[in-house]
Amino acid sequence: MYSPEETLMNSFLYLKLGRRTRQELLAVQENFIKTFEIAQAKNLYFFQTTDSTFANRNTSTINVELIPTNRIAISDLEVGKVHTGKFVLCRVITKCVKLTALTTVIEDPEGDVERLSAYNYIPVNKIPNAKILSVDQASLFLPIGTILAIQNPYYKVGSQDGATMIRSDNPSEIVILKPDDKLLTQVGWKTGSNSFTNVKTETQNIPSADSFRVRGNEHFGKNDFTSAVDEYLRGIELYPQNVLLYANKAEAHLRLSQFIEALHNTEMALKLDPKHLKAGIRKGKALKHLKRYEESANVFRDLLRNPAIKNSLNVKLKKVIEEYRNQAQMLDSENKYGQYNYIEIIDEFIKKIQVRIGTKEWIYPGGPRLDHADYINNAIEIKHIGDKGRGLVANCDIPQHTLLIVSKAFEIVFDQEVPECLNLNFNRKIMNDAKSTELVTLIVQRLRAEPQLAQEIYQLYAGPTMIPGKDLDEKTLNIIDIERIEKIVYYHQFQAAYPWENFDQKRQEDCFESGIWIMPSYFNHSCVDANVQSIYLGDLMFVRAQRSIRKGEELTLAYFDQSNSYEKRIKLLKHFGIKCQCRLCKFERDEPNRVRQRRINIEKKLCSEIIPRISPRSERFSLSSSVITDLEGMIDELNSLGLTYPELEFLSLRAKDALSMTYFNIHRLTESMGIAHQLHDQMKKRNLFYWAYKFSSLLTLLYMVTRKAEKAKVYFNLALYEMVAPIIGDFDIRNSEQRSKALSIAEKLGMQFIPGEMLAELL
Ligand SMILES: C[S@@+](CC[C@H](N)C(=O)[O-])C[C@H]1O[C@@H](n2cnc3c(N)ncnc32)[C@H](O)[C@@H]1O
Repeated sequence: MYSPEETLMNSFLYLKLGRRTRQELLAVQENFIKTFEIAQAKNLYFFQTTDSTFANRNTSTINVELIPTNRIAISDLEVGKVHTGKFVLCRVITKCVKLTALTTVIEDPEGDVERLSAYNYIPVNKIPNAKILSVDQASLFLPIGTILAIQNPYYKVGSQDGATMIRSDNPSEIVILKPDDKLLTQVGWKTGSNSFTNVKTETQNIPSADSFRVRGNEHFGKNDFTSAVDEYLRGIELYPQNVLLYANKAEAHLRLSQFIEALHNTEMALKLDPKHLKAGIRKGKALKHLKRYEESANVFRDLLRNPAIKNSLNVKLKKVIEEYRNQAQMLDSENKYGQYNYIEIIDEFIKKIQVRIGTKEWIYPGGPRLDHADYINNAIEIKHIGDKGRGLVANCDIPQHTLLIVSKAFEIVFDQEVPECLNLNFNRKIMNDAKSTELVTLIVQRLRAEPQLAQEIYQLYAGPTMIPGKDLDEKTLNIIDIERIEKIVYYHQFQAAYPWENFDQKRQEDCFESGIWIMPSYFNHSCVDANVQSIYLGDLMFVRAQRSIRKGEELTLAYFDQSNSYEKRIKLLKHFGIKCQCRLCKFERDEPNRVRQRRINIEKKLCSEIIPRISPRSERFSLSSSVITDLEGMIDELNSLGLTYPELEFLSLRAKDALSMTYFNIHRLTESMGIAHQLHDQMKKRNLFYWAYKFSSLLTLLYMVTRKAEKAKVYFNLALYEMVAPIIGDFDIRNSEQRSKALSIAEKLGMQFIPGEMLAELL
């Protein structure tokens, strides 16, 4: 159904401008291409809007049989309608431009023309070094002359220019027809020739298998793995007995993280040549990524028995196989026991991210996607939890800091992988950032390549109106359901941030990585009563018990920073449709308006007036005693508001934190220390390790400055534990081996609060 605004806009704008003529449309597209190229040459980013996403469609995708009776001519399309069960037969007549959608102009057999906007057709981050595709790059996806059948076409008025267009959100509904398709013999074209000479047809002169391999390798060399796959596939269609084409295609799939396809292609290659070494290695790798660790280790073990390898004919291959065999075996045990080598993981992460810190560019084209196994502790299970739907529950007592889940992102978009732009979705009155749009596209493309994965992704919650994926039948699982995918991204998009000083992104720019992690998606939310916490390293999410958890207790995660004010939390909870039952939400819901308003005013004053005066980097920084008077007054007022939960809320904590820092800066160290102790105890009691670490590190510094070395050591050890335990789990700080491991991690991630010369004393 359409909103009244949509209906009005559709009819009004259509009446106003209507469908454009061929000449107008070609001129518009030419102009669009020119403007785009100029903007691109100047390195300008596009701020663009999309007026609605799939929310308009009330029919689910159906596969349309491509027979003449189901064809609809452009002139018969009705504005504002999804023509379910129909398809538009057409050919591409201009070059393409890729903004959010891939846009081009098409012509149907009657000679009518229309603009086509194909959404989710190209993921940005799978095309290396090309956040914005050039017109030529984009046009490779739908070259001029390509014949298309656009199934279930949605005809609409574009919100920006008020002219008509065909919009397709689902790439599997755009079918590319071969020139010899039977349908084309049944339909005559009024314009141009019927032979589609623009499309490369290689029927007269059939190329050799090797020419496909060479062309595929050329694409591969340019990191364009999608085109490489296409090329190898075309070769395989003609030469299904060619081992090399399968083996190379497998590697291209590995690079695209399409592991099911990779495995399938290695198996085809090995069927033709069971001793093919590279196919064997790729099979082991694919199995590893599919979390079939034991099988993967067996493949590598067998490879090492291969006489060619045994006799060290190929030293390099032998090394690779040994490396992977060790890794697969380690992964197998990691997966069983959740033992990870954190130093190795952090090193890999830093190696992949380091250039980013300086210049915001990756060293690795794949960003910091890490190569480690998933893990799910068998102490947790998915259960139904009343009106919350499903959730995770402890099936035995779980000690604090226990590793519960290590999950590799199903898909992730790193900050610099997309241009900085926003999509306005007027229908849902929300703003999609470019990352969520890109996430949808990545998931769509992944499911197109590996439809089997729909099983796990479609199981996720997709809002109150959608049937849970568990009950979906085979047929539904086999379609790309854009609406479901969009909703899954809406409800499950985690935003990763790194809290450590060396990676404090907020300090550099307000940016996060966005991703979908399957198993952690089953945690329900709690603000202050959450009992698990997550930490991100690259595309890996580690979830640990924040405190000890009893058998039968539900495990909950704070979906957002619990230090947000009530008003902000309410907004975020609304996004998820949650009425949170944590202690703080319950208190704050019952508070009189007068108290609430007073607190809003205090928060405003603290953020806009006080903090800038006490932040050394701020222009308004000044160490005057009036700040102290203001802060003390603020804290008194917060106390007098009669809050029954001072230990739970963060506003008085922030004010006290500011006061403690101010005392420190003006050398009233005893007072500073008094507050820091109070705050540290409070945060420790709440198991908020990151906050506790903040105060234990301040206390270390205070004791160092006041020359109380023994006390300083105690707090230094506490700070070290509070920073590192959430990453590696519980450890004994008195054990010298464990302590030096923790120190090494702290150093890598940025434990920079102690000046170098003081640090030597503490160690
Ligand atoms: C990421 S999913 C969590 C798993 C979900 N419960 C399921 O059945 O798959 C988020 C959705 O779970 C529900 N949910 C999460 N936390 C909740 C809470 N504290 N109270 C009620 N519903 C909650 C909401 O519907 C929310 O949009």
